[in-house]
Amino acid sequence: MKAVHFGAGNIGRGFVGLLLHDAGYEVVFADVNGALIDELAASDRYTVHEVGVGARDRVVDGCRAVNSATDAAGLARELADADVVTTAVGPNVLKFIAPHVVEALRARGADAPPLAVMACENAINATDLLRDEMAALSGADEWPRLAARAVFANTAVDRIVPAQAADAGLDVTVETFFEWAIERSPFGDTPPVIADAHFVDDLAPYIERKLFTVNTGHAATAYFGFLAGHTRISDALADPVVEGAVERALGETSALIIAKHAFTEAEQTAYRFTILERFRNPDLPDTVERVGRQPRRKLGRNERFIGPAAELAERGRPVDGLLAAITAALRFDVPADPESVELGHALRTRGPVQIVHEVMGIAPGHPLEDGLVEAVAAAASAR
Ligand SMILES: NC(=O)C1=CN([C@@H]2O[C@H](COP(=O)(O)OP(=O)(O)OC[C@H]3O[C@@H](n4cnc5c(N)ncnc54)[C@H](O)[C@@H]3O)[C@@H](O)[C@H]2O)C=CC1
Ligand SMILES: O=P(O)(O)OC[C@H]1O[C@](O)(CO)[C@@H](O)[C@@H]1O
Repeated sequence: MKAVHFGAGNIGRGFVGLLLHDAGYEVVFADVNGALIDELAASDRYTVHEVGVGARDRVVDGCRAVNSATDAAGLARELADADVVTTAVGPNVLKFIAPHVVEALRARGADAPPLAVMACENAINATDLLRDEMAALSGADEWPRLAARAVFANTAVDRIVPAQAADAGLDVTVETFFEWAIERSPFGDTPPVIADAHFVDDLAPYIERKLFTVNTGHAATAYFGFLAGHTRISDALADPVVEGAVERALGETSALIIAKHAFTEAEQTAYRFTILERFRNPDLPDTVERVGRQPRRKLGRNERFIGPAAELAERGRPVDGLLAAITAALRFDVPADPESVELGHALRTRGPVQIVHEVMGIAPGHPLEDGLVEAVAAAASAR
Protein backbone atom coordinates (compact mmCIF):
# COMPACT_ATOMS: atom_id res chain seq x y z
CA MET A 1 0.00 0.00 0.00
CA LYS A 2 1.27 3.42 -0.86
CA ALA A 3 0.35 6.94 0.31
CA VAL A 4 1.46 10.22 -1.22
CA HIS A 5 1.23 12.97 1.40
CA PHE A 6 1.39 16.65 0.35
CA GLY A 7 3.03 18.88 2.99
CA ALA A 8 6.03 17.44 4.84
CA GLY A 9 5.74 20.02 7.63
CA ASN A 10 4.81 19.59 11.27
CA ILE A 11 1.50 17.74 10.88
CA GLY A 12 2.73 15.92 7.78
CA ARG A 13 5.75 14.35 9.47
CA GLY A 14 4.56 14.41 13.09
CA PHE A 15 1.06 13.06 12.60
CA VAL A 16 -0.38 12.00 9.21
CA GLY A 17 2.87 10.51 7.89
CA LEU A 18 3.43 8.68 11.17
CA LEU A 19 -0.07 7.16 11.29
CA LEU A 20 0.12 6.08 7.64
CA HIS A 21 3.56 4.55 8.23
CA ASP A 22 2.28 2.70 11.30
CA ALA A 23 -0.65 1.43 9.23
CA GLY A 24 1.82 -0.21 6.84
CA TYR A 25 1.80 2.37 4.04
CA GLU A 26 4.89 3.21 2.04
CA VAL A 27 4.86 7.00 2.59
CA VAL A 28 6.00 9.47 -0.09
CA PHE A 29 6.14 13.11 1.01
CA ALA A 30 5.52 15.80 -1.63
CA ASP A 31 6.45 19.38 -0.76
CA VAL A 32 7.59 22.61 -2.41
CA ASN A 33 10.28 23.26 0.23
CA GLY A 34 13.39 22.12 -1.65
CA ALA A 35 15.70 21.99 1.37
CA LEU A 36 13.22 19.88 3.34
CA ILE A 37 12.65 17.50 0.44
CA ASP A 38 16.41 17.13 -0.14
CA GLU A 39 16.89 16.29 3.53
CA LEU A 40 14.06 13.74 3.46
CA ALA A 41 15.36 12.22 0.24
CA ALA A 42 18.83 11.87 1.74
CA SER A 43 17.58 10.05 4.82
CA ASP A 44 14.74 7.56 4.65
CA ARG A 45 13.86 7.99 8.34
CA TYR A 46 13.12 10.46 11.12
CA THR A 47 11.97 10.29 14.73
CA VAL A 48 8.76 11.63 16.23
CA HIS A 49 9.46 12.65 19.84
CA GLU A 50 6.35 12.75 22.00
CA VAL A 51 6.27 14.96 25.11
CA GLY A 52 3.90 14.66 28.06
CA VAL A 53 2.47 11.78 30.06
CA GLY A 54 3.19 8.39 28.46
CA ALA A 55 5.53 9.91 25.88
CA ARG A 56 7.70 7.69 23.69
CA ASP A 57 9.78 8.06 20.56
CA ARG A 58 8.49 6.70 17.24
CA VAL A 59 10.59 6.09 14.15
CA VAL A 60 9.18 6.64 10.67
CA ASP A 61 11.34 4.76 8.17
CA GLY A 62 11.20 3.71 4.56
CA CYS A 63 9.73 7.03 3.47
CA ARG A 64 10.59 8.86 0.24
CA ALA A 65 10.28 12.46 -0.91
CA VAL A 66 9.50 14.31 -4.12
CA ASN A 67 9.69 18.02 -4.87
CA SER A 68 6.22 18.88 -6.19
CA ALA A 69 7.38 22.30 -7.42
CA THR A 70 10.20 21.08 -9.65
CA ASP A 71 9.65 17.38 -10.36
CA ALA A 72 6.23 16.99 -11.97
CA ALA A 73 7.26 13.74 -13.67
CA GLY A 74 8.55 12.21 -10.42
CA LEU A 75 5.37 13.24 -8.63
CA ALA A 76 3.21 11.74 -11.39
CA ARG A 77 5.15 8.45 -11.12
CA GLU A 78 4.58 8.34 -7.37
CA LEU A 79 0.88 9.16 -7.74
CA ALA A 80 0.35 6.59 -10.50
CA ASP A 81 0.19 3.59 -8.15
CA ALA A 82 -0.77 5.36 -4.92
CA ASP A 83 -3.71 4.05 -2.91
CA VAL A 84 -4.10 7.16 -0.76
CA VAL A 85 -3.45 10.89 -1.16
CA THR A 86 -3.43 13.08 1.95
CA THR A 87 -2.62 16.76 2.49
CA ALA A 88 -1.51 18.95 5.41
CA VAL A 89 -0.57 22.16 3.63
CA GLY A 90 -3.11 24.69 4.97
CA PRO A 91 -6.62 25.17 3.56
CA ASN A 92 -5.53 28.11 1.37
CA VAL A 93 -2.95 25.93 -0.40
CA LEU A 94 -5.36 23.19 -1.53
CA LYS A 95 -5.91 24.98 -4.85
CA PHE A 96 -2.23 24.35 -5.65
CA ILE A 97 -2.53 20.64 -4.86
CA ALA A 98 -5.64 20.20 -7.03
CA PRO A 99 -3.86 20.22 -10.44
CA HIS A 100 -1.54 17.40 -9.35
CA VAL A 101 -4.40 15.17 -8.25
CA VAL A 102 -6.42 15.96 -11.39
CA GLU A 103 -3.45 14.85 -13.50
CA ALA A 104 -3.11 11.69 -11.40
CA LEU A 105 -6.77 10.81 -12.01
CA ARG A 106 -6.43 11.50 -15.74
CA ALA A 107 -3.55 9.01 -15.84
CA ARG A 108 -5.29 6.44 -13.65
CA GLY A 109 -6.86 3.51 -15.42
CA ALA A 110 -10.64 3.26 -15.11
CA ASP A 111 -10.16 -0.28 -13.70
CA ALA A 112 -7.64 0.73 -11.02
CA PRO A 113 -8.91 0.81 -7.44
CA PRO A 114 -10.17 4.31 -6.58
CA LEU A 115 -7.66 6.73 -5.09
CA ALA A 116 -8.61 7.69 -1.51
CA VAL A 117 -8.25 11.47 -1.14
CA MET A 118 -8.26 12.98 2.35
CA ALA A 119 -7.34 16.58 3.18
CA CYS A 120 -6.10 16.86 6.76
CA GLU A 121 -6.47 20.57 7.45
CA ASN A 122 -8.06 22.67 10.16
CA ALA A 123 -11.14 23.57 8.17
CA ILE A 124 -14.65 22.19 7.93
CA ASN A 125 -14.89 19.76 4.98
CA ALA A 126 -11.42 20.54 3.61
CA THR A 127 -11.55 17.50 1.28
CA ASP A 128 -14.68 18.95 -0.32
CA LEU A 129 -12.74 22.18 -0.92
CA LEU A 130 -9.98 20.22 -2.65
CA ARG A 131 -12.52 18.22 -4.69
CA ASP A 132 -14.29 21.46 -5.75
CA GLU A 133 -10.97 22.96 -6.90
CA MET A 134 -10.31 19.78 -8.88
CA ALA A 135 -13.79 19.76 -10.42
CA ALA A 136 -13.40 23.39 -11.50
CA LEU A 137 -10.06 22.62 -13.18
CA SER A 138 -11.41 19.58 -14.95
CA GLY A 139 -14.73 20.96 -16.21
CA ALA A 140 -18.25 19.57 -16.30
CA ASP A 141 -17.66 17.17 -19.21
CA GLU A 142 -14.64 15.38 -17.86
CA TRP A 143 -15.16 15.61 -14.12
CA PRO A 144 -17.69 12.77 -13.60
CA ARG A 145 -15.24 10.38 -15.30
CA LEU A 146 -12.35 11.52 -13.09
CA ALA A 147 -14.42 11.65 -9.91
CA ALA A 148 -15.33 7.99 -10.42
CA ARG A 149 -11.63 7.12 -10.06
CA ALA A 150 -11.38 8.56 -6.53
CA VAL A 151 -13.07 8.51 -3.16
CA PHE A 152 -13.17 11.86 -1.34
CA ALA A 153 -13.50 11.69 2.45
CA ASN A 154 -13.49 14.62 4.87
CA THR A 155 -11.43 14.30 8.02
CA ALA A 156 -10.78 16.05 11.35
CA VAL A 157 -7.19 16.07 12.59
CA ASP A 158 -6.10 16.92 16.09
CA ARG A 159 -2.57 16.89 17.48
CA ILE A 160 -0.51 19.85 18.67
CA VAL A 161 2.71 19.97 16.70
CA PRO A 162 4.56 23.18 17.56
CA ALA A 163 7.22 24.94 15.49
CA GLN A 164 10.38 22.82 15.66
CA ALA A 165 13.80 23.80 17.01
CA ALA A 166 16.18 25.04 14.31
CA ASP A 167 18.57 22.13 14.94
CA ALA A 168 15.86 19.41 14.98
CA GLY A 169 16.49 18.32 11.41
CA LEU A 170 13.71 16.04 10.24
CA ASP A 171 12.72 14.98 13.76
CA VAL A 172 9.46 16.35 15.11
CA THR A 173 8.37 17.01 18.69
CA VAL A 174 4.65 16.44 19.28
CA GLU A 175 2.19 16.02 22.15
CA THR A 176 1.12 12.46 22.99
CA PHE A 177 -2.57 13.12 22.22
CA PHE A 178 -3.91 12.66 18.69
CA GLU A 179 -7.23 12.09 16.97
CA TRP A 180 -7.84 11.50 13.25
CA ALA A 181 -11.53 11.13 12.48
CA ILE A 182 -12.44 10.18 8.90
CA GLU A 183 -15.85 9.94 7.19
CA ARG A 184 -16.64 6.28 6.62
CA SER A 185 -19.55 6.47 4.18
CA PRO A 186 -17.64 7.62 1.04
CA PHE A 187 -15.68 4.33 1.18
CA GLY A 188 -18.69 2.05 1.28
CA ASP A 189 -17.66 -1.35 2.65
CA THR A 190 -13.94 -0.91 2.07
CA PRO A 191 -12.46 1.95 4.09
CA PRO A 192 -8.66 2.13 4.04
CA VAL A 193 -7.06 0.26 6.94
CA ILE A 194 -5.46 2.90 9.17
CA ALA A 195 -5.42 1.44 12.65
CA ASP A 196 -4.92 4.70 14.55
CA ALA A 197 -7.60 6.60 12.62
CA HIS A 198 -11.20 6.56 13.68
CA PHE A 199 -13.87 6.12 10.97
CA VAL A 200 -17.21 7.79 11.75
CA ASP A 201 -20.60 7.80 10.04
CA ASP A 202 -21.19 11.52 10.59
CA LEU A 203 -18.12 13.74 10.77
CA ALA A 204 -19.98 17.02 11.45
CA PRO A 205 -20.23 16.61 15.25
CA TYR A 206 -16.54 15.68 15.52
CA ILE A 207 -15.20 18.41 13.30
CA GLU A 208 -17.41 21.11 14.82
CA ARG A 209 -16.59 20.01 18.36
CA LYS A 210 -12.89 19.98 17.49
CA LEU A 211 -12.78 23.26 15.56
CA PHE A 212 -15.03 25.15 17.99
CA THR A 213 -13.34 23.83 21.15
CA VAL A 214 -9.69 22.99 20.42
CA ASN A 215 -9.11 25.61 17.76
CA THR A 216 -11.34 28.32 19.24
CA GLY A 217 -9.70 27.77 22.63
CA HIS A 218 -6.16 27.55 21.32
CA ALA A 219 -6.42 30.64 19.12
CA ALA A 220 -8.21 32.58 21.90
CA THR A 221 -5.35 31.66 24.27
CA ALA A 222 -2.89 32.95 21.67
CA TYR A 223 -4.69 36.27 21.10
CA PHE A 224 -5.48 37.04 24.74
CA GLY A 225 -2.00 35.79 25.71
CA PHE A 226 -0.35 38.02 23.10
CA LEU A 227 -2.18 41.07 24.46
CA ALA A 228 -1.12 40.14 28.00
CA GLY A 229 2.54 40.01 26.88
CA HIS A 230 3.07 36.22 27.01
CA THR A 231 5.28 34.34 24.56
CA ARG A 232 4.43 30.71 25.37
CA ILE A 233 0.96 29.22 25.27
CA SER A 234 1.45 27.38 28.58
CA ASP A 235 2.39 30.67 30.30
CA ALA A 236 -0.58 32.45 28.74
CA LEU A 237 -3.02 29.89 30.13
CA ALA A 238 -1.41 30.09 33.59
CA ASP A 239 -2.47 33.76 33.64
CA PRO A 240 -5.90 33.87 35.35
CA VAL A 241 -7.06 36.81 33.21
CA VAL A 242 -6.27 34.92 29.99
CA GLU A 243 -7.72 31.69 31.34
CA GLY A 244 -10.97 33.45 32.33
CA ALA A 245 -11.35 35.04 28.89
CA VAL A 246 -10.70 31.71 27.14
CA GLU A 247 -13.18 29.91 29.41
CA ARG A 248 -15.85 32.50 28.62
CA ALA A 249 -15.45 32.00 24.86
CA LEU A 250 -15.43 28.21 25.27
CA GLY A 251 -18.50 28.35 27.51
CA GLU A 252 -20.35 29.91 24.58
CA THR A 253 -19.12 27.45 21.94
CA SER A 254 -19.84 24.55 24.30
CA ALA A 255 -23.46 25.70 24.59
CA LEU A 256 -23.72 25.55 20.79
CA ILE A 257 -22.09 22.12 20.52
CA ILE A 258 -24.41 20.65 23.16
CA ALA A 259 -27.45 22.24 21.50
CA LYS A 260 -26.55 20.96 18.02
CA HIS A 261 -25.01 17.55 18.60
CA ALA A 262 -25.51 14.50 20.78
CA PHE A 263 -22.78 15.39 23.28
CA THR A 264 -23.98 15.79 26.87
CA GLU A 265 -22.94 18.73 29.01
CA ALA A 266 -20.77 16.38 31.11
CA GLU A 267 -19.04 15.03 27.99
CA GLN A 268 -18.36 18.49 26.61
CA THR A 269 -17.07 19.71 29.99
CA ALA A 270 -14.68 16.75 30.18
CA TYR A 271 -13.55 17.34 26.58
CA ARG A 272 -12.91 21.03 27.33
CA PHE A 273 -10.94 20.12 30.46
CA THR A 274 -8.73 17.70 28.50
CA ILE A 275 -8.13 20.29 25.80
CA LEU A 276 -7.08 22.99 28.26
CA GLU A 277 -4.73 20.50 29.97
CA ARG A 278 -3.12 19.84 26.57
CA PHE A 279 -2.54 23.59 26.07
CA ARG A 280 -0.99 23.77 29.57
CA ASN A 281 1.61 21.06 28.76
CA PRO A 282 4.84 22.83 29.83
CA ASP A 283 6.98 20.38 27.82
CA LEU A 284 5.40 21.59 24.58
CA PRO A 285 7.43 24.56 23.34
CA ASP A 286 4.47 26.28 21.70
CA THR A 287 4.12 30.03 21.17
CA VAL A 288 1.30 32.54 20.87
CA GLU A 289 2.74 33.61 17.50
CA ARG A 290 2.48 30.10 15.99
CA VAL A 291 -0.96 29.34 17.38
CA GLY A 292 -2.30 32.79 16.43
CA ARG A 293 -0.80 32.64 12.91
CA GLN A 294 -2.91 33.72 9.92
CA PRO A 295 -5.57 35.68 11.89
CA ARG A 296 -7.42 36.66 8.72
CA ARG A 297 -8.10 32.99 7.87
CA LYS A 298 -9.14 32.37 11.46
CA LEU A 299 -11.66 35.24 11.25
CA GLY A 300 -13.35 33.70 8.18
CA ARG A 301 -17.11 33.09 8.03
CA ASN A 302 -17.01 29.34 8.75
CA GLU A 303 -13.97 29.42 11.02
CA ARG A 304 -13.48 29.00 14.78
CA PHE A 305 -14.80 32.41 15.95
CA ILE A 306 -17.28 33.82 13.44
CA GLY A 307 -18.77 30.38 12.64
CA PRO A 308 -19.99 29.57 16.17
CA ALA A 309 -20.74 33.24 17.05
CA ALA A 310 -23.02 33.56 14.00
CA GLU A 311 -24.93 30.41 14.90
CA LEU A 312 -25.23 31.45 18.54
CA ALA A 313 -26.50 34.91 17.55
CA GLU A 314 -29.06 33.29 15.24
CA ARG A 315 -30.26 31.30 18.27
CA GLY A 316 -30.37 34.43 20.49
CA ARG A 317 -27.55 33.09 22.71
CA PRO A 318 -24.75 35.15 24.30
CA VAL A 319 -21.56 35.78 22.29
CA ASP A 320 -19.67 38.35 24.38
CA GLY A 321 -16.75 36.01 25.08
CA LEU A 322 -16.33 35.26 21.38
CA LEU A 323 -16.60 38.94 20.46
CA ALA A 324 -13.81 39.70 22.96
CA ALA A 325 -11.66 37.01 21.33
CA ILE A 326 -12.41 38.49 17.88
CA THR A 327 -11.29 41.93 19.08
CA ALA A 328 -8.11 40.34 20.49
CA ALA A 329 -7.50 38.53 17.15
CA LEU A 330 -7.73 41.85 15.31
CA ARG A 331 -5.16 43.29 17.75
CA PHE A 332 -2.65 40.46 17.08
CA ASP A 333 0.09 42.76 15.81
CA VAL A 334 2.90 40.53 14.53
CA PRO A 335 5.00 42.11 11.75
CA ALA A 336 6.29 38.70 10.60
CA ASP A 337 2.75 37.46 9.93
CA PRO A 338 1.46 38.84 6.60
CA GLU A 339 -2.19 38.34 7.59
CA SER A 340 -1.68 40.29 10.82
CA VAL A 341 -0.15 43.14 8.80
CA GLU A 342 -3.00 42.95 6.29
CA LEU A 343 -5.59 43.18 9.08
CA GLY A 344 -3.76 46.16 10.60
CA HIS A 345 -3.93 47.88 7.21
CA ALA A 346 -7.63 47.04 6.87
CA LEU A 347 -8.35 48.47 10.33
CA ARG A 348 -6.66 51.72 9.33
CA THR A 349 -8.17 52.09 5.87
CA ARG A 350 -11.58 50.41 5.91
CA GLY A 351 -14.55 51.01 8.17
CA PRO A 352 -15.74 48.34 10.67
CA VAL A 353 -18.90 47.63 8.65
CA GLN A 354 -16.87 46.89 5.52
CA ILE A 355 -14.54 44.57 7.47
CA VAL A 356 -17.49 42.70 8.99
CA HIS A 357 -19.03 42.15 5.55
CA GLU A 358 -15.92 41.53 3.46
CA VAL A 359 -13.39 39.89 5.81
CA MET A 360 -15.79 38.07 8.13
CA GLY A 361 -18.46 37.27 5.55
CA ILE A 362 -21.39 38.40 7.71
CA ALA A 363 -24.32 39.66 5.64
CA PRO A 364 -26.03 43.00 6.36
CA GLY A 365 -28.82 42.54 8.88
CA HIS A 366 -27.40 39.33 10.38
CA PRO A 367 -28.00 39.19 14.16
CA LEU A 368 -24.22 39.14 14.78
CA GLU A 369 -23.57 42.25 12.65
CA ASP A 370 -23.93 44.98 15.30
CA GLY A 371 -21.86 43.15 17.92
CA LEU A 372 -19.14 42.47 15.37
CA VAL A 373 -19.07 46.07 14.18
CA GLU A 374 -18.49 47.14 17.80
CA ALA A 375 -15.76 44.49 18.24
CA VAL A 376 -13.97 45.68 15.08
CA ALA A 377 -14.31 49.35 16.07
CA ALA A 378 -12.80 48.55 19.50
CA ALA A 379 -9.84 46.82 17.84
CA ALA A 380 -9.35 49.69 15.37
CA SER A 381 -9.11 52.25 18.14
CA ALA A 382 -6.75 50.07 20.22
CA ARG A 383 -4.33 48.92 17.51
N1 LIG B 1 0.58 22.05 13.64
C1 LIG B 1 -0.54 21.66 14.24
O1 LIG B 1 -0.56 21.54 15.46
C2 LIG B 1 -1.76 21.35 13.44
C3 LIG B 1 -1.95 21.75 12.15
N2 LIG B 1 -3.10 21.39 11.49
C4 LIG B 1 -3.32 21.79 10.13
O2 LIG B 1 -2.38 21.11 9.30
C5 LIG B 1 -2.05 21.91 8.18
C6 LIG B 1 -0.53 22.05 8.12
O3 LIG B 1 -0.09 22.68 9.31
P1 LIG B 1 1.41 22.53 9.81
O4 LIG B 1 1.91 21.18 9.52
O5 LIG B 1 1.43 23.04 11.19
O6 LIG B 1 2.13 23.59 8.84
P2 LIG B 1 3.64 23.55 8.32
O7 LIG B 1 3.91 24.93 7.83
O8 LIG B 1 4.55 22.96 9.33
O9 LIG B 1 3.59 22.55 7.08
C7 LIG B 1 2.98 22.86 5.86
C8 LIG B 1 3.85 22.27 4.75
O10 LIG B 1 3.16 22.44 3.53
C9 LIG B 1 4.15 22.74 2.54
N3 LIG B 1 3.52 23.36 1.38
C10 LIG B 1 3.14 24.65 1.22
N4 LIG B 1 2.65 24.82 -0.03
C11 LIG B 1 2.71 23.61 -0.65
C12 LIG B 1 2.36 23.15 -1.94
N5 LIG B 1 1.82 23.96 -2.85
N6 LIG B 1 2.57 21.84 -2.23
C13 LIG B 1 3.10 20.99 -1.31
N7 LIG B 1 3.46 21.39 -0.07
C14 LIG B 1 3.26 22.68 0.25
C15 LIG B 1 5.11 23.66 3.27
O11 LIG B 1 6.36 23.76 2.59
C16 LIG B 1 5.21 22.97 4.61
O12 LIG B 1 6.26 22.02 4.64
C17 LIG B 1 -2.82 23.23 8.36
O13 LIG B 1 -4.05 23.15 7.68
C18 LIG B 1 -3.09 23.27 9.86
O14 LIG B 1 -4.22 24.04 10.17
C19 LIG B 1 -4.05 20.61 12.05
C20 LIG B 1 -3.93 20.16 13.32
C21 LIG B 1 -2.77 20.51 14.10
O1 LIG C 1 -3.18 26.48 11.16
P1 LIG C 1 -3.99 26.40 12.41
O2 LIG C 1 -5.43 26.38 12.15
O3 LIG C 1 -3.54 27.36 13.44
O4 LIG C 1 -3.61 24.94 12.92
C1 LIG C 1 -2.87 24.64 14.00
C2 LIG C 1 -3.77 24.41 15.17
O5 LIG C 1 -4.31 23.11 15.22
C3 LIG C 1 -4.02 22.51 16.46
O6 LIG C 1 -3.15 21.49 16.30
C4 LIG C 1 -5.15 21.86 17.08
O7 LIG C 1 -5.40 20.62 16.47
C5 LIG C 1 -3.29 23.55 17.25
O8 LIG C 1 -2.01 23.14 17.54
C6 LIG C 1 -3.07 24.70 16.40
O9 LIG C 1 -3.57 25.83 17.04
